[in-house]
Amino acid sequence: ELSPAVNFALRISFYCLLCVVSSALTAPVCLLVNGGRTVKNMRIIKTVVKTFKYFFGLRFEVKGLENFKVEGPAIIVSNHQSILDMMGLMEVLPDDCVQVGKKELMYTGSVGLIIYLGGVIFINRKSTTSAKMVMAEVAKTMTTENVKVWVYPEGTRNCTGDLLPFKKGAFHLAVQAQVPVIPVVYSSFTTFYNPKKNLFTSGKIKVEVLPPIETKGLTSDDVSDLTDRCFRTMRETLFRLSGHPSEAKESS
Ligand SMILES: CCCCCCCC/C=C\CCCCCCCC(=O)SCCNC(=O)CCNC(=O)[C@H](O)C(C)(C)COP(=O)(O)OP(=O)(O)OC[C@H]1O[C@@H](n2cnc3c(N)ncnc32)[C@H](O)[C@@H]1OP(=O)(O)O
Ligand SMILES: CCCCCCCC/C=C\CCCCCCCC(=O)OC[C@@H](O)COP(=O)(O)O
Repeated sequence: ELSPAVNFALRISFYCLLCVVSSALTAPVCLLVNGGRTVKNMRIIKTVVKTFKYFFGLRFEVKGLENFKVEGPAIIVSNHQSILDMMGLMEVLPDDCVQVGKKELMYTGSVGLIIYLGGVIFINRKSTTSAKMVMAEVAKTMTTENVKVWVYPEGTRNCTGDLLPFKKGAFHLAVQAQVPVIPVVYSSFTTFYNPKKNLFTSGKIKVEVLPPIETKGLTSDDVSDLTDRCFRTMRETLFRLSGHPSEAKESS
């Protein structure tokens, strides 16, 4: 019998190795098929990543995929619990959708390369001014290039079973581009994944794509309200999907 700590470390190491090796093998395919950095590579990356769940005994139960079928661009916002989220992301990712990621991800070797090739938009979280500039540029290009943008509005991983307060960048982006916000909620991983307790077993993840929230006619004055509304809807959904009262819910 391996100790829980060793078992956990092995499983996480295996996940990272899988990512590194698959990226190294997939990057040349992306280059050969699509020639360089483009959102079209996401289809290839998605196909590869969707096989990962079988190695870890993870199952996804997805509802509401029809809510992605809006005409034209949209901002997709979802909760962010762990590095394992890449599996859940690829499970539902619609075509022509890029993600916003921290620029540090560029320096993860082959994983950084595959993320770059997939068209991920890199922001410097330590500089609000430069992050805002990058996102304003994205607001312009998403309409001309007809792409959706996936943002984790918590801005960092959070595996507590609750949501962190939302950053406003995603909602400014939606209002600037006058495109709908589509919330996606993943049930809490806490029953099968908890790094603090060295827990990483098989498990089921419920995913719900919620109806789009329109932003037509909203201005920058409405961004705070839009953010709050989205936060409340997603938090309710998170608790409903996770099927157990979170600590934060009990204490508030
Ligand atoms: C083949 C095998 C492959 C295997 C390997 C797998 C490969 C998979 C491939 C591909 C998947 C790739 C997956 C990538 C995943 C990456 C995940 C991450 O990295 S998550 C971290 C980074 N993401 C974010 O942080 C976004 C969310 N953040 C924001 O949007 C923030 O708002 C940000 C950075 C823009 C600013 O953050 P602030 O910390 O300064 O906080 P604030 O409160 O939001 O803003 C400060 C003030 O600025 C205003 N503001 C913000 N944005 C604005 C804007 N655009 N225009 C005007 N004002 C704005 C706000 O209203 C606020 O002002 P007032 O408090 O309201 O007065
Ligand atoms: C040759 C160089 C070798 C470098 C080795 C790097 C190994 C990296 C291996 C696997 C990483 C797989 C996960 C892929 C994507 C993870 C995206 C992610 O979840 O990033 C975290 C970020 O959202 C939030 O950051 P923080 O919670 O603020 O921190």
